[in-house]
Amino acid sequence: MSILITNIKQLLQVHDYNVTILKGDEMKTLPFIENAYVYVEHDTIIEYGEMKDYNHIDAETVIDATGKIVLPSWCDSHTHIVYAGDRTSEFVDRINGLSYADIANNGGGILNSAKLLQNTSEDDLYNQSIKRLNELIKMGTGAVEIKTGYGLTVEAELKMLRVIKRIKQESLAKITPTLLAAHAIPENYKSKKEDYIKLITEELIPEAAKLNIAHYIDVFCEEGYFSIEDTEAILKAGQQYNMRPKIHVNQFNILGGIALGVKHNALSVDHLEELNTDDIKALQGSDTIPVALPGCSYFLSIPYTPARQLIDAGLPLAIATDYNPGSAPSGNMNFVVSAACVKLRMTPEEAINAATINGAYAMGISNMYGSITRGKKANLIITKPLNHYSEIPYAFAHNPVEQVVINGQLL
Ligand SMILES: N=CN[C@@H](CCC(=O)O)C(=O)O
Ligand SMILES: [Zn+2]
Repeated sequence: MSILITNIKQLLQVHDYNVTILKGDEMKTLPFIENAYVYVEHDTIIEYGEMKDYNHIDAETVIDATGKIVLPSWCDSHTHIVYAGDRTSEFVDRINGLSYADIANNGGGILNSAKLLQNTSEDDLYNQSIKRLNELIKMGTGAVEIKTGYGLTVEAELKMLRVIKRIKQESLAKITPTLLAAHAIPENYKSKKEDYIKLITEELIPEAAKLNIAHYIDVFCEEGYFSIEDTEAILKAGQQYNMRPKIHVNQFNILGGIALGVKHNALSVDHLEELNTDDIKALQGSDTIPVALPGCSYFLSIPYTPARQLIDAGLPLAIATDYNPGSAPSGNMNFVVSAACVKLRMTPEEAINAATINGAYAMGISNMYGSITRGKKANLIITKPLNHYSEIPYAFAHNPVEQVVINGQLL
């Protein structure tokens, strides 16, 4: 299987030497080649360059990309796409005046999704989830992190992990699984949270480790959910089984979760709609990448992550969809890239960097994904005819994607 794409108007995110992360001012540059070609064999990027230097290559499939842009597929580093049903009724409740917190306090929210998932068969859950993933692939996403967290019992969390494993085996997309058993406190543990934390640390994490699927451990560190102390206990338990932290922090309140994440060498700290200078200091000099989720801010009408403060402090930033039924029921990375420009005041270069190479870093896969580099995996977006890559975020809510190459296959 080989694919040659010729006459590309702009081939984006080209790095001759492998990059794995872009920080601060580095994010301002998006290297690209005008009038370019790229050649893929099996699942690997083999060659690329300017058309003027192109020497005939005998490829099985040749695509003339005149007027079109080619870039690495989106790397969506934060999703909850394995869920059952939907929460449209809560959406209407919020329009009518209830807050996300009011709904959660009334037993809705995450607990609502957990009830639905517990009563859904493994096959049904797989079918609902793979359908979502296939839609994302068509919209240009080639690598996706998927969290558990709608099981909230040992049995249902393991069911989620098995569904994620099946998706990972059967999809062409690169899947990064994360264990998020500490997503909410189940109804029957409301007055004995310590027991649920024990269940996670002493039963669930060891059982999950046996399945050898999740290499990341997540906690919703937030008022009304898991405190700093709870979070630390769960992260430590995960680390004993080689699960690296990747955590939900600072969505509604600043509890000190960012510094805690850095202390435990978290791969990423996600949300950060609330942020203070101590948080920024904690991130400086660390290997932990902050991840902004503008779709969640949009849908819940909460503040947007102060991306400028983070990038201007020399930090890296990734952007992701947070696709889930409660706070962000959309997995469209094209929208996220646009919202990053419009609402987070990121330039198109910064937003595309945040959604490709830095998104890959936030999943621990940027050595193989996220840029056009010889030897990296062939996950590519071929756009519709566009004048410039800035049109991707500019024409918000349009679909810029015409075709995708995923794991070396043209869809
Ligand atoms: N904040 C925690 N978890 C999800 C929302 C989960 C839900 O409402 O179902 C998030 O990242 O936004
Ligand atoms: Zn989330």
